[in-house]
Amino acid sequence: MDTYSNSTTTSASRLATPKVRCFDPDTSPSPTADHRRCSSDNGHVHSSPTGLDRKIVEGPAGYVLEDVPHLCDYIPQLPIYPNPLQDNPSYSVVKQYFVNMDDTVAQKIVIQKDSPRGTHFRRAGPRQKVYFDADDVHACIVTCGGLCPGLNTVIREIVCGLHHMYGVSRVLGIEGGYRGFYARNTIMLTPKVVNDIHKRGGTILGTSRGGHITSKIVDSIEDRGIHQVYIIGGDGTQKGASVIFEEIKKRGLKVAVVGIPKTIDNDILVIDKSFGFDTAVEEAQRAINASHVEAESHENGVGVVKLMGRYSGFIAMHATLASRDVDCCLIPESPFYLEGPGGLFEYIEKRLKENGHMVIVIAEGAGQELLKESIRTMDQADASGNKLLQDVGLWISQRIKEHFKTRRMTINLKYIDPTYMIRAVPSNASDNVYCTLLAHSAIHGAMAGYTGFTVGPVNGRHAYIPFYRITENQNKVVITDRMWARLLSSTNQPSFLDPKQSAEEPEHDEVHAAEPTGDIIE
Ligand SMILES: Nc1ncnc2c1ncn2[C@@H]1O[C@H](COP(=O)(O)OP(=O)(O)OP(=O)(O)O)[C@@H](O)[C@H]1O
Ligand SMILES: O=P(O)(O)OC[C@H]1O[C@](O)(CO)[C@@H](O)[C@@H]1O
Ligand SMILES: [Mg+2]
Repeated sequence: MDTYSNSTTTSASRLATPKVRCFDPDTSPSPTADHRRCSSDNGHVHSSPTGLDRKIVEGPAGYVLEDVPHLCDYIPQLPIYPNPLQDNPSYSVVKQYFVNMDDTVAQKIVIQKDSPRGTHFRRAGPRQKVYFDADDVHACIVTCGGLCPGLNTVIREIVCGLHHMYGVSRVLGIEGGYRGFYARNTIMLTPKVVNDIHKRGGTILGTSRGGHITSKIVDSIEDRGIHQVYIIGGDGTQKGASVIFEEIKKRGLKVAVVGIPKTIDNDILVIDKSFGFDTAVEEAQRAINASHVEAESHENGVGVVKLMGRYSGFIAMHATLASRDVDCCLIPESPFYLEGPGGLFEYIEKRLKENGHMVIVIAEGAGQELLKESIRTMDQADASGNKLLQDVGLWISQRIKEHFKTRRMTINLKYIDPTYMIRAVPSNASDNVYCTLLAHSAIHGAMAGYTGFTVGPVNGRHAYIPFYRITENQNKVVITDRMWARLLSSTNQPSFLDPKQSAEEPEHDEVHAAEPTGDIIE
Protein backbone atom coordinates (compact mmCIF):
# COMPACT_ATOMS: atom_id res chain seq x y z
CA MET A 1 0.00 0.00 0.00
CA ASP A 2 1.64 3.28 -1.09
CA THR A 3 1.01 6.62 0.52
CA TYR A 4 -1.37 8.62 -1.60
CA SER A 5 0.22 11.60 -3.29
CA ASN A 6 -1.30 14.23 -5.52
CA SER A 7 1.76 15.06 -7.54
CA THR A 8 2.13 12.24 -9.98
CA THR A 9 3.43 12.69 -13.54
CA THR A 10 1.68 15.39 -15.46
CA SER A 11 1.91 18.17 -17.93
CA ALA A 12 0.33 21.31 -16.53
CA SER A 13 -3.20 22.34 -17.26
CA ARG A 14 -3.34 23.35 -20.88
CA LEU A 15 -6.71 24.88 -20.91
CA ALA A 16 -7.82 27.22 -18.18
CA THR A 17 -6.73 30.77 -17.47
CA PRO A 18 -5.63 30.96 -13.83
CA LYS A 19 -7.50 33.48 -11.70
CA VAL A 20 -6.77 32.23 -8.22
CA ARG A 21 -3.68 30.19 -7.48
CA CYS A 22 -3.95 26.77 -6.02
CA PHE A 23 -4.14 26.69 -2.25
CA ASP A 24 -0.81 27.07 -0.53
CA PRO A 25 -1.07 26.05 3.13
CA ASP A 26 1.52 28.63 4.18
CA THR A 27 0.26 31.69 2.35
CA SER A 28 -3.38 31.22 1.54
CA PRO A 29 -5.57 33.19 3.96
CA SER A 30 -8.65 31.00 3.55
CA PRO A 31 -7.80 27.43 2.77
CA THR A 32 -10.62 25.66 1.05
CA ALA A 33 -11.57 22.32 2.42
CA ASP A 34 -11.49 20.84 -1.07
CA HIS A 35 -7.87 21.73 -1.40
CA ARG A 36 -6.96 20.06 1.82
CA ARG A 37 -8.19 16.86 0.27
CA CYS A 38 -5.36 17.20 -2.21
CA SER A 39 -2.73 17.01 0.49
CA SER A 40 -0.88 13.77 0.87
CA ASP A 41 -2.12 12.47 4.18
CA ASN A 42 -5.71 11.50 3.68
CA GLY A 43 -5.72 8.39 1.67
CA HIS A 44 -4.01 5.49 0.05
CA VAL A 45 -3.73 4.36 -3.49
CA HIS A 46 -4.45 0.67 -3.90
CA SER A 47 -3.43 -0.97 -7.13
CA SER A 48 -6.26 -3.04 -8.57
CA PRO A 49 -5.83 -6.27 -10.54
CA THR A 50 -6.27 -4.19 -13.71
CA GLY A 51 -3.34 -2.01 -12.65
CA LEU A 52 -5.59 1.01 -12.08
CA ASP A 53 -5.28 3.03 -8.90
CA ARG A 54 -8.00 3.10 -6.29
CA LYS A 55 -8.26 5.84 -3.68
CA ILE A 56 -9.13 4.17 -0.44
CA VAL A 57 -9.31 6.22 2.75
CA GLU A 58 -9.59 4.31 6.00
CA GLY A 59 -10.97 5.72 9.23
CA PRO A 60 -11.86 4.59 12.74
CA ALA A 61 -14.33 1.79 13.48
CA GLY A 62 -13.94 0.17 10.11
CA TYR A 63 -14.81 3.30 8.12
CA VAL A 64 -13.74 3.07 4.49
CA LEU A 65 -14.10 5.80 1.87
CA GLU A 66 -13.85 4.57 -1.70
CA ASP A 67 -12.95 7.95 -3.07
CA VAL A 68 -12.98 9.20 -6.65
CA PRO A 69 -10.05 10.75 -8.51
CA HIS A 70 -9.54 14.50 -8.57
CA LEU A 71 -7.79 16.61 -11.20
CA CYS A 72 -5.24 17.74 -8.66
CA ASP A 73 -4.22 14.09 -8.18
CA TYR A 74 -2.25 14.43 -11.36
CA ILE A 75 -2.07 18.17 -12.13
CA PRO A 76 -0.27 20.23 -9.48
CA GLN A 77 -0.99 23.87 -8.70
CA LEU A 78 -4.41 24.05 -10.26
CA PRO A 79 -6.18 27.38 -10.04
CA ILE A 80 -9.39 27.52 -8.02
CA TYR A 81 -12.36 29.83 -8.31
CA PRO A 82 -15.27 30.75 -6.05
CA ASN A 83 -18.39 28.81 -6.90
CA PRO A 84 -20.67 31.13 -8.93
CA LEU A 85 -23.67 29.41 -7.38
CA GLN A 86 -23.31 31.60 -4.31
CA ASP A 87 -24.32 34.64 -6.40
CA ASN A 88 -27.21 32.85 -8.04
CA PRO A 89 -30.52 34.41 -6.89
CA SER A 90 -32.43 31.15 -7.29
CA TYR A 91 -30.13 29.43 -4.85
CA SER A 92 -30.06 32.27 -2.34
CA VAL A 93 -32.86 30.60 -0.39
CA VAL A 94 -30.66 27.60 0.32
CA LYS A 95 -29.41 27.74 3.91
CA GLN A 96 -26.36 25.68 3.23
CA TYR A 97 -25.14 26.37 -0.29
CA PHE A 98 -22.41 23.80 -0.32
CA VAL A 99 -21.98 20.29 0.91
CA ASN A 100 -19.37 19.74 3.54
CA MET A 101 -16.27 18.37 1.85
CA ASP A 102 -16.06 15.62 4.45
CA ASP A 103 -19.60 14.38 3.82
CA THR A 104 -19.74 10.79 2.69
CA VAL A 105 -22.60 8.42 2.04
CA ALA A 106 -22.73 4.98 3.64
CA GLN A 107 -23.30 2.05 1.33
CA LYS A 108 -24.81 -0.06 4.05
CA ILE A 109 -27.40 1.59 6.24
CA VAL A 110 -28.62 -1.39 8.16
CA ILE A 111 -25.90 -2.18 10.66
CA GLN A 112 -25.53 -3.63 14.13
CA LYS A 113 -24.07 -1.97 17.20
CA ASP A 114 -20.69 -3.61 16.83
CA SER A 115 -20.44 -3.90 13.09
CA PRO A 116 -17.80 -1.90 11.20
CA ARG A 117 -18.94 1.38 9.66
CA GLY A 118 -18.16 -0.05 6.22
CA THR A 119 -17.85 1.42 2.76
CA HIS A 120 -18.70 5.04 2.01
CA PHE A 121 -18.74 7.19 -1.09
CA ARG A 122 -18.11 10.90 -1.47
CA ARG A 123 -21.34 12.85 -1.26
CA ALA A 124 -22.38 14.64 -4.43
CA GLY A 125 -23.24 18.32 -4.48
CA PRO A 126 -21.86 21.82 -4.99
CA ARG A 127 -18.50 22.71 -3.45
CA GLN A 128 -17.40 26.12 -2.22
CA LYS A 129 -14.52 26.30 -4.70
CA VAL A 130 -14.48 25.08 -8.24
CA TYR A 131 -11.62 24.15 -10.53
CA PHE A 132 -12.98 25.63 -13.73
CA ASP A 133 -13.60 29.19 -14.78
CA ALA A 134 -17.15 29.12 -16.15
CA ASP A 135 -16.25 31.56 -18.96
CA ASP A 136 -13.65 29.14 -20.28
CA VAL A 137 -15.41 25.83 -19.80
CA HIS A 138 -16.11 23.78 -22.87
CA ALA A 139 -18.21 20.71 -22.07
CA CYS A 140 -19.49 17.86 -24.18
CA ILE A 141 -22.19 15.20 -23.83
CA VAL A 142 -22.40 11.79 -25.46
CA THR A 143 -25.01 9.01 -25.20
CA CYS A 144 -24.03 5.36 -25.86
CA GLY A 145 -25.64 1.90 -25.79
CA GLY A 146 -29.37 1.13 -26.06
CA LEU A 147 -32.19 3.62 -25.68
CA CYS A 148 -33.70 4.32 -22.30
CA PRO A 149 -36.46 6.71 -21.19
CA GLY A 150 -34.86 9.82 -19.70
CA LEU A 151 -31.81 10.19 -21.95
CA ASN A 152 -33.09 13.48 -23.33
CA THR A 153 -33.95 14.72 -19.86
CA VAL A 154 -30.39 14.10 -18.65
CA ILE A 155 -29.02 15.90 -21.73
CA ARG A 156 -31.40 18.80 -21.15
CA GLU A 157 -30.55 19.12 -17.49
CA ILE A 158 -26.79 19.02 -18.06
CA VAL A 159 -27.07 21.81 -20.62
CA CYS A 160 -29.46 23.92 -18.52
CA GLY A 161 -27.67 23.14 -15.24
CA LEU A 162 -24.28 24.16 -16.62
CA HIS A 163 -25.82 27.29 -18.05
CA HIS A 164 -28.03 28.40 -15.18
CA MET A 165 -25.97 27.28 -12.18
CA TYR A 166 -22.45 27.93 -13.43
CA GLY A 167 -22.83 30.24 -16.44
CA VAL A 168 -21.24 27.70 -18.79
CA SER A 169 -22.51 28.33 -22.30
CA ARG A 170 -20.32 26.13 -24.50
CA VAL A 171 -21.76 22.62 -24.52
CA LEU A 172 -21.19 20.35 -27.46
CA GLY A 173 -23.36 17.36 -28.29
CA ILE A 174 -21.40 14.44 -29.74
CA GLU A 175 -23.60 12.60 -32.20
CA GLY A 176 -23.95 8.84 -32.50
CA GLY A 177 -22.20 7.49 -29.39
CA TYR A 178 -18.46 7.02 -28.85
CA ARG A 179 -17.66 6.82 -32.55
CA GLY A 180 -19.18 10.30 -32.90
CA PHE A 181 -16.05 11.79 -31.29
CA TYR A 182 -14.07 11.00 -34.40
CA ALA A 183 -16.55 10.05 -37.12
CA ARG A 184 -19.67 12.16 -36.78
CA ASN A 185 -20.87 15.74 -36.49
CA THR A 186 -21.36 17.68 -33.32
CA ILE A 187 -24.13 20.08 -32.37
CA MET A 188 -24.03 23.10 -30.09
CA LEU A 189 -26.41 22.54 -27.21
CA THR A 190 -28.03 25.60 -25.66
CA PRO A 191 -30.94 25.85 -23.22
CA LYS A 192 -33.07 26.91 -26.19
CA VAL A 193 -32.09 23.89 -28.31
CA VAL A 194 -32.85 21.45 -25.49
CA ASN A 195 -35.86 23.25 -24.06
CA ASP A 196 -38.51 20.61 -24.68
CA ILE A 197 -36.51 17.51 -25.53
CA HIS A 198 -37.50 15.82 -22.26
CA LYS A 199 -40.93 15.31 -23.78
CA ARG A 200 -39.47 13.09 -26.47
CA GLY A 201 -38.23 9.53 -26.26
CA GLY A 202 -34.81 8.44 -27.52
CA THR A 203 -31.78 10.69 -27.53
CA ILE A 204 -31.47 13.78 -29.68
CA LEU A 205 -27.76 12.99 -29.98
CA GLY A 206 -28.23 9.49 -31.34
CA THR A 207 -26.42 6.49 -29.92
CA SER A 208 -24.48 3.42 -31.01
CA ARG A 209 -22.72 0.28 -29.87
CA GLY A 210 -19.05 -0.43 -30.60
CA GLY A 211 -16.65 2.18 -31.98
CA HIS A 212 -14.73 2.82 -28.77
CA ILE A 213 -11.29 3.73 -30.06
CA THR A 214 -9.74 5.34 -27.02
CA SER A 215 -6.87 7.20 -28.68
CA LYS A 216 -9.13 8.73 -31.32
CA ILE A 217 -11.72 9.74 -28.73
CA VAL A 218 -9.14 11.39 -26.49
CA ASP A 219 -7.44 13.06 -29.48
CA SER A 220 -10.80 14.56 -30.35
CA ILE A 221 -11.36 15.74 -26.76
CA GLU A 222 -7.90 17.30 -26.71
CA ASP A 223 -8.15 18.88 -30.17
CA ARG A 224 -11.53 20.41 -29.46
CA GLY A 225 -10.28 21.84 -26.15
CA ILE A 226 -12.97 20.12 -24.12
CA HIS A 227 -12.72 20.32 -20.29
CA GLN A 228 -15.70 18.29 -19.15
CA VAL A 229 -16.98 15.10 -20.76
CA TYR A 230 -20.43 13.85 -19.68
CA ILE A 231 -20.91 10.25 -20.75
CA ILE A 232 -24.39 8.75 -20.47
CA GLY A 233 -24.63 4.98 -20.88
CA GLY A 234 -24.78 1.52 -19.38
CA ASP A 235 -22.13 -0.80 -18.00
CA GLY A 236 -20.24 -1.00 -21.32
CA THR A 237 -20.29 2.78 -21.64
CA GLN A 238 -18.97 3.24 -18.10
CA LYS A 239 -16.11 0.83 -18.86
CA GLY A 240 -15.39 2.95 -21.91
CA ALA A 241 -15.53 6.11 -19.80
CA SER A 242 -13.04 4.61 -17.36
CA VAL A 243 -10.57 3.90 -20.18
CA ILE A 244 -11.02 7.45 -21.50
CA PHE A 245 -10.33 8.81 -18.03
CA GLU A 246 -7.12 6.76 -17.73
CA GLU A 247 -5.89 8.03 -21.09
CA ILE A 248 -6.73 11.63 -20.19
CA LYS A 249 -4.85 11.22 -16.92
CA LYS A 250 -1.89 9.72 -18.78
CA ARG A 251 -1.81 12.74 -21.08
CA GLY A 252 -2.12 15.09 -18.10
CA LEU A 253 -5.14 16.92 -19.50
CA LYS A 254 -7.35 19.09 -17.35
CA VAL A 255 -10.49 17.27 -18.38
CA ALA A 256 -13.13 15.93 -15.99
CA VAL A 257 -14.70 12.65 -17.13
CA VAL A 258 -18.11 12.00 -15.62
CA GLY A 259 -20.34 8.97 -16.16
CA ILE A 260 -24.10 9.07 -15.80
CA PRO A 261 -25.34 5.48 -15.46
CA LYS A 262 -28.09 4.48 -17.89
CA THR A 263 -29.58 1.04 -17.83
CA ILE A 264 -33.22 0.30 -18.32
CA ASP A 265 -32.54 -3.21 -16.93
CA ASN A 266 -31.40 -1.67 -13.61
CA ASP A 267 -28.34 -3.91 -13.70
CA ILE A 268 -25.84 -1.36 -12.36
CA LEU A 269 -24.51 -2.07 -8.88
CA VAL A 270 -24.31 0.27 -5.89
CA ILE A 271 -26.88 2.86 -7.02
CA ASP A 272 -30.45 2.62 -5.73
CA LYS A 273 -31.91 2.33 -9.20
CA SER A 274 -31.26 3.59 -12.69
CA PHE A 275 -33.19 6.29 -14.50
CA GLY A 276 -35.85 5.04 -16.90
CA PHE A 277 -36.50 1.96 -14.77
CA ASP A 278 -39.71 3.35 -13.24
CA THR A 279 -40.93 4.45 -16.64
CA ALA A 280 -40.15 1.00 -18.08
CA VAL A 281 -42.07 -0.76 -15.30
CA GLU A 282 -45.01 1.58 -15.82
CA GLU A 283 -45.01 1.11 -19.59
CA ALA A 284 -44.73 -2.66 -19.20
CA GLN A 285 -48.12 -2.54 -17.46
CA ARG A 286 -49.73 -1.68 -20.78
CA ALA A 287 -48.36 -4.83 -22.39
CA ILE A 288 -49.35 -6.95 -19.40
CA ASN A 289 -52.86 -5.45 -19.39
CA ALA A 290 -53.27 -6.18 -23.09
CA SER A 291 -52.01 -9.69 -22.57
CA HIS A 292 -54.44 -10.21 -19.70
CA VAL A 293 -57.39 -8.86 -21.68
CA GLU A 294 -56.58 -11.23 -24.57
CA ALA A 295 -56.06 -14.20 -22.25
CA GLU A 296 -59.26 -13.78 -20.25
CA SER A 297 -61.32 -13.32 -23.41
CA HIS A 298 -60.47 -16.76 -24.78
CA GLU A 299 -60.95 -20.27 -23.49
CA ASN A 300 -57.67 -21.44 -22.03
CA GLY A 301 -56.11 -18.12 -22.96
CA VAL A 302 -52.37 -17.90 -22.30
CA GLY A 303 -50.64 -14.52 -22.52
CA VAL A 304 -46.85 -14.39 -22.82
CA VAL A 305 -45.10 -11.03 -22.40
CA LYS A 306 -41.36 -10.70 -22.89
CA LEU A 307 -39.76 -7.84 -20.99
CA MET A 308 -36.22 -6.48 -21.02
CA GLY A 309 -33.50 -7.83 -18.78
CA ARG A 310 -30.55 -9.62 -20.30
CA TYR A 311 -28.94 -10.62 -17.02
CA SER A 312 -31.22 -9.09 -14.39
CA GLY A 313 -34.94 -9.58 -14.01
CA PHE A 314 -35.82 -6.36 -12.20
CA ILE A 315 -38.24 -5.02 -14.82
CA ALA A 316 -40.06 -8.37 -15.00
CA MET A 317 -40.17 -8.70 -11.21
CA HIS A 318 -41.44 -5.18 -10.56
CA ALA A 319 -43.87 -5.18 -13.47
CA THR A 320 -45.30 -8.46 -12.16
CA LEU A 321 -45.60 -7.19 -8.60
CA ALA A 322 -47.23 -3.98 -9.78
CA SER A 323 -49.71 -5.64 -12.12
CA ARG A 324 -51.27 -8.46 -10.01
CA ASP A 325 -52.51 -10.00 -13.27
CA VAL A 326 -49.42 -12.13 -13.78
CA ASP A 327 -49.49 -15.81 -12.86
CA CYS A 328 -45.85 -16.57 -13.53
CA CYS A 329 -42.70 -14.47 -13.80
CA LEU A 330 -39.51 -15.99 -15.19
CA ILE A 331 -36.19 -14.20 -14.78
CA PRO A 332 -32.55 -15.01 -15.56
CA GLU A 333 -31.63 -15.34 -11.88
CA SER A 334 -34.16 -18.08 -11.22
CA PRO A 335 -33.61 -21.19 -13.33
CA PHE A 336 -36.77 -23.06 -14.22
CA TYR A 337 -37.73 -26.25 -16.00
CA LEU A 338 -40.62 -27.16 -18.23
CA GLU A 339 -41.49 -30.82 -17.86
CA GLY A 340 -42.46 -33.02 -14.94
CA PRO A 341 -43.69 -32.41 -11.41
CA GLY A 342 -43.10 -28.84 -10.22
CA GLY A 343 -42.33 -27.75 -13.78
CA LEU A 344 -43.81 -24.89 -15.81
CA PHE A 345 -46.14 -27.02 -17.98
CA GLU A 346 -47.73 -28.63 -14.94
CA TYR A 347 -48.30 -25.20 -13.39
CA ILE A 348 -49.84 -23.76 -16.59
CA GLU A 349 -52.27 -26.67 -16.78
CA LYS A 350 -53.21 -26.22 -13.13
CA ARG A 351 -53.82 -22.48 -13.58
CA LEU A 352 -55.89 -22.99 -16.73
CA LYS A 353 -58.04 -25.57 -14.97
CA GLU A 354 -58.49 -23.27 -11.94
CA ASN A 355 -58.89 -19.95 -13.68
CA GLY A 356 -59.44 -20.48 -17.39
CA HIS A 357 -56.59 -18.21 -18.41
CA MET A 358 -53.12 -17.12 -17.34
CA VAL A 359 -50.36 -14.55 -18.02
CA ILE A 360 -46.65 -15.31 -18.10
CA VAL A 361 -44.02 -12.57 -17.95
CA ILE A 362 -40.58 -13.63 -19.08
CA ALA A 363 -37.38 -11.57 -18.99
CA GLU A 364 -35.34 -11.75 -22.18
CA GLY A 365 -32.39 -13.42 -20.45
CA ALA A 366 -34.46 -16.09 -18.66
CA GLY A 367 -34.09 -19.74 -19.55
CA GLN A 368 -31.17 -19.21 -21.92
CA GLU A 369 -29.64 -22.51 -20.80
CA LEU A 370 -32.83 -24.38 -21.79
CA LEU A 371 -32.86 -22.58 -25.11
CA LYS A 372 -29.28 -23.57 -25.80
CA GLU A 373 -30.21 -27.20 -25.21
CA SER A 374 -33.06 -27.12 -27.69
CA ILE A 375 -31.78 -24.77 -30.40
CA ARG A 376 -28.21 -25.14 -31.64
CA THR A 377 -27.00 -21.76 -32.85
CA MET A 378 -23.69 -19.98 -33.25
CA ASP A 379 -22.86 -17.55 -30.45
CA GLN A 380 -23.32 -14.10 -31.87
CA ALA A 381 -22.46 -10.70 -30.42
CA ASP A 382 -23.43 -7.10 -31.11
CA ALA A 383 -20.95 -4.37 -32.07
CA SER A 384 -20.02 -3.85 -28.41
CA GLY A 385 -19.37 -7.54 -27.85
CA ASN A 386 -22.59 -8.20 -25.92
CA LYS A 387 -23.89 -11.70 -26.52
CA LEU A 388 -26.98 -11.70 -28.71
CA LEU A 389 -29.70 -13.73 -27.04
CA GLN A 390 -32.23 -15.99 -28.73
CA ASP A 391 -35.84 -14.81 -28.46
CA VAL A 392 -36.95 -16.64 -25.34
CA GLY A 393 -40.51 -15.37 -25.70
CA LEU A 394 -40.99 -16.96 -29.10
CA TRP A 395 -39.27 -20.14 -27.97
CA ILE A 396 -41.34 -20.59 -24.83
CA SER A 397 -44.57 -19.80 -26.69
CA GLN A 398 -43.72 -22.50 -29.18
CA ARG A 399 -42.86 -25.04 -26.48
CA ILE A 400 -46.10 -24.36 -24.59
CA LYS A 401 -48.16 -24.79 -27.75
CA GLU A 402 -46.38 -28.07 -28.59
CA HIS A 403 -46.86 -29.39 -25.07
CA PHE A 404 -50.61 -28.78 -24.96
CA LYS A 405 -51.01 -30.24 -28.42
CA THR A 406 -49.59 -33.51 -27.14
CA ARG A 407 -51.91 -33.24 -24.11
CA ARG A 408 -54.82 -32.74 -26.55
CA MET A 409 -55.78 -29.58 -24.71
CA THR A 410 -56.73 -26.54 -26.81
CA ILE A 411 -55.08 -23.35 -25.67
CA ASN A 412 -55.13 -19.82 -27.11
CA LEU A 413 -51.66 -18.34 -26.75
CA LYS A 414 -50.80 -14.74 -27.64
CA TYR A 415 -47.22 -13.47 -27.44
CA ILE A 416 -46.37 -9.78 -26.94
CA ASP A 417 -42.84 -8.34 -27.15
CA PRO A 418 -43.11 -4.65 -26.17
CA THR A 419 -39.32 -4.09 -25.80
CA TYR A 420 -38.83 -1.28 -28.29
CA MET A 421 -42.16 0.35 -27.45
CA ILE A 422 -41.08 0.55 -23.81
CA ARG A 423 -37.59 1.83 -24.57
CA ALA A 424 -38.86 4.56 -26.87
CA VAL A 425 -41.24 6.39 -24.52
CA PRO A 426 -40.28 9.65 -22.79
CA SER A 427 -39.51 9.35 -19.10
CA ASN A 428 -42.31 9.73 -16.58
CA ALA A 429 -42.52 12.48 -13.98
CA SER A 430 -40.52 10.75 -11.26
CA ASP A 431 -37.77 9.72 -13.68
CA ASN A 432 -37.64 13.32 -14.97
CA VAL A 433 -36.96 14.64 -11.48
CA TYR A 434 -34.42 11.88 -10.89
CA CYS A 435 -32.63 12.73 -14.17
CA THR A 436 -32.41 16.36 -13.05
CA LEU A 437 -30.68 15.36 -9.81
CA LEU A 438 -28.28 13.07 -11.66
CA ALA A 439 -27.36 15.83 -14.09
CA HIS A 440 -26.88 18.41 -11.33
CA SER A 441 -24.77 16.06 -9.23
CA ALA A 442 -22.62 15.31 -12.27
CA ILE A 443 -22.11 19.01 -13.00
CA HIS A 444 -21.23 19.88 -9.38
CA GLY A 445 -18.69 17.05 -9.32
CA ALA A 446 -17.01 18.06 -12.58
CA MET A 447 -16.91 21.75 -11.61
CA ALA A 448 -15.34 20.76 -8.28
CA GLY A 449 -12.56 18.99 -10.16
CA TYR A 450 -13.61 15.41 -9.48
CA THR A 451 -13.13 13.09 -12.41
CA GLY A 452 -13.25 9.41 -13.30
CA PHE A 453 -16.51 8.84 -11.49
CA THR A 454 -20.11 7.84 -11.93
CA VAL A 455 -22.89 9.60 -10.14
CA GLY A 456 -25.96 8.06 -8.54
CA PRO A 457 -28.11 7.77 -5.43
CA VAL A 458 -26.91 5.45 -2.67
CA ASN A 459 -29.57 4.98 -0.03
CA GLY A 460 -31.31 8.07 -1.31
CA ARG A 461 -28.25 10.37 -1.22
CA HIS A 462 -26.43 11.20 -4.43
CA ALA A 463 -22.79 10.17 -4.38
CA TYR A 464 -19.67 10.03 -6.54
CA ILE A 465 -18.74 6.42 -7.18
CA PRO A 466 -15.45 5.25 -8.72
CA PHE A 467 -15.97 3.60 -12.11
CA TYR A 468 -14.55 0.27 -11.02
CA ARG A 469 -17.26 -0.12 -8.36
CA ILE A 470 -20.03 -0.22 -10.90
CA THR A 471 -18.30 -2.01 -13.77
CA GLU A 472 -16.88 -4.99 -11.89
CA ASN A 473 -20.18 -6.77 -11.47
CA GLN A 474 -23.84 -6.57 -12.33
CA ASN A 475 -26.79 -5.89 -10.11
CA LYS A 476 -29.04 -8.94 -10.00
CA VAL A 477 -32.26 -9.97 -8.35
CA VAL A 478 -31.36 -12.06 -5.32
CA ILE A 479 -33.90 -14.85 -5.32
CA THR A 480 -33.27 -15.69 -1.68
CA ASP A 481 -34.34 -12.18 -0.64
CA ARG A 482 -37.79 -11.23 0.53
CA MET A 483 -38.75 -9.34 -2.63
CA TRP A 484 -38.63 -12.48 -4.76
CA ALA A 485 -40.52 -14.36 -2.05
CA ARG A 486 -43.15 -11.63 -2.22
CA LEU A 487 -43.43 -12.18 -5.93
CA LEU A 488 -43.77 -15.94 -5.51
CA SER A 489 -46.48 -15.45 -2.95
CA SER A 490 -48.34 -13.01 -5.20
CA THR A 491 -48.27 -15.24 -8.30
CA ASN A 492 -48.33 -18.59 -6.51
CA GLN A 493 -45.96 -19.94 -9.13
CA PRO A 494 -43.55 -22.74 -8.25
CA SER A 495 -40.15 -21.55 -7.04
CA PHE A 496 -38.44 -24.17 -9.24
CA LEU A 497 -36.01 -24.33 -6.35
CA ASP A 498 -34.98 -27.22 -4.24
CA PRO A 499 -35.65 -25.89 -0.68
CA LYS A 500 -32.29 -27.30 0.46
CA GLN A 501 -30.56 -25.35 -2.28
CA SER A 502 -32.07 -22.01 -1.20
CA ALA A 503 -31.11 -22.63 2.43
CA GLU A 504 -27.51 -23.13 1.33
CA GLU A 505 -27.43 -20.00 -0.85
CA PRO A 506 -24.78 -17.57 0.56
CA GLU A 507 -26.00 -14.19 1.79
CA HIS A 508 -25.34 -11.45 -0.74
CA ASP A 509 -23.26 -8.54 0.47
CA GLU A 510 -24.62 -5.82 -1.79
CA VAL A 511 -27.26 -3.91 0.09
CA HIS A 512 -29.12 -3.01 -3.09
CA ALA A 513 -28.72 -6.21 -4.97
CA ALA A 514 -32.38 -7.08 -4.85
CA GLU A 515 -34.09 -3.76 -4.48
CA PRO A 516 -33.98 -1.00 -7.06
CA THR A 517 -35.63 1.67 -4.92
CA GLY A 518 -34.02 2.89 -1.74
CA ASP A 519 -37.37 3.49 -0.07
CA ILE A 520 -38.48 -0.12 -0.17
CA ILE A 521 -35.37 -1.73 1.26
CA GLU A 522 -36.18 -3.60 4.41
N1 LIG B 1 -14.81 -2.90 -21.93
C1 LIG B 1 -15.02 -1.81 -22.69
N2 LIG B 1 -14.02 -0.93 -22.89
C2 LIG B 1 -14.21 0.17 -23.65
N3 LIG B 1 -15.38 0.48 -24.24
C3 LIG B 1 -16.41 -0.35 -24.08
C4 LIG B 1 -16.29 -1.53 -23.30
N4 LIG B 1 -17.48 -2.17 -23.32
C5 LIG B 1 -18.30 -1.42 -24.07
N5 LIG B 1 -17.67 -0.31 -24.53
C6 LIG B 1 -18.23 0.72 -25.39
O1 LIG B 1 -19.34 1.33 -24.73
C7 LIG B 1 -20.38 1.63 -25.64
C8 LIG B 1 -21.68 1.09 -25.14
O2 LIG B 1 -21.55 -0.29 -24.76
P1 LIG B 1 -22.77 -1.31 -24.84
O3 LIG B 1 -23.23 -1.39 -26.25
O4 LIG B 1 -22.35 -2.54 -24.16
O5 LIG B 1 -23.95 -0.58 -24.10
P2 LIG B 1 -24.14 -0.23 -22.57
O6 LIG B 1 -23.45 1.04 -22.28
O7 LIG B 1 -23.75 -1.39 -21.74
O8 LIG B 1 -25.69 0.04 -22.55
P3 LIG B 1 -26.88 -1.06 -22.58
O9 LIG B 1 -27.46 -1.00 -21.22
O10 LIG B 1 -27.80 -0.55 -23.60
O11 LIG B 1 -26.28 -2.37 -22.92
C9 LIG B 1 -19.98 1.06 -26.98
O12 LIG B 1 -19.59 2.13 -27.82
C10 LIG B 1 -18.82 0.13 -26.66
O13 LIG B 1 -17.85 0.12 -27.68
O1 LIG C 1 -31.46 -3.99 -29.93
P1 LIG C 1 -30.41 -3.27 -29.16
O2 LIG C 1 -30.44 -1.80 -29.31
O3 LIG C 1 -29.03 -3.80 -29.40
O4 LIG C 1 -30.70 -3.46 -27.64
C1 LIG C 1 -31.21 -4.60 -27.04
C2 LIG C 1 -30.79 -4.64 -25.62
O5 LIG C 1 -30.81 -3.39 -24.98
C3 LIG C 1 -31.46 -3.46 -23.73
O6 LIG C 1 -32.74 -2.92 -23.87
C4 LIG C 1 -30.69 -2.71 -22.68
O7 LIG C 1 -30.43 -1.43 -23.13
C5 LIG C 1 -31.52 -4.92 -23.42
O8 LIG C 1 -32.50 -5.21 -22.51
C6 LIG C 1 -31.66 -5.50 -24.81
O9 LIG C 1 -31.18 -6.81 -24.91
MG1 LIG D 1 -24.72 -3.20 -21.17
